[in-house]
Amino acid sequence: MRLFLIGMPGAGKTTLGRALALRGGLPFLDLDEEIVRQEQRSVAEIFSAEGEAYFRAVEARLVRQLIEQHPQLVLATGGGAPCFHDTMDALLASGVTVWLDVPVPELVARLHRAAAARPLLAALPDEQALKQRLTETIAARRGFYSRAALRCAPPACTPDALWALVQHYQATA
Ligand SMILES: Nc1ncnc2c1ncn2[C@@H]1O[C@H](COP(=O)(O)OP(=O)(O)OP(=O)(O)O)[C@@H](O)[C@H]1O
Ligand SMILES: O=C(O)C1=C[C@@H](O)[C@@H](O)[C@H](O)C1
Ligand SMILES: [Mg+2]
Repeated sequence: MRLFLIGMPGAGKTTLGRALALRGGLPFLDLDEEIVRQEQRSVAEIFSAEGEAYFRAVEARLVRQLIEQHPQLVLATGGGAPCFHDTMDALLASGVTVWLDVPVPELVARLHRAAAARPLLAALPDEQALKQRLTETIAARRGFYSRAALRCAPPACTPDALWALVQHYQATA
């Protein structure tokens, strides 16, 4: 089985993805980490040196490579990955997609300290600006994220609960 976690920065894709992979005995990969490994530089460095379009092209190519290479996989995607280059179609066609739908105030609380390392959230003056940026970004992405087969929102979205949801989905799909 391939399991794809999608959602906004701070939604918990990496954290929950690792826990789910352990729970299910599946390999875990993080798309951002794979990009960093391939490019030998951080996401922030790629954005500032090459621009977003370059990052999106690398991201779209790599996600398809990882799908081909791994029939068994939990993949934490990048926050924007499903929204460019028809990648949501590729994910839907090759595994179980889960949208971690975390409300903006919870995202703000989680990201407040970590925003500087995230290029699209860096350089925002205050919490209000972060909140506004996240609200606008979700509005632009909802049409992609909402195509996921499963949706999971806190506080119900624990590793055990999500694993049970995936098992049920597979048994009935
Ligand atoms: N269920 C949760 N409850 C509270 N905090 C959480 C939860 N899941 C993750 N976090 C915290 O929120 C922050 C973001 O989590 P994580 O890095 O897993 O998100 P992400 O979706 O992978 O983000 P990105 O798209 O930036 O990679 C981390 O500090 C993490 O510890
Ligand atoms: O939401 C986004 O567009 C991004 C999220 C991160 O996972 C990284 O992929 C990058 O910072 C872009
Ligand atoms: Mg992550």
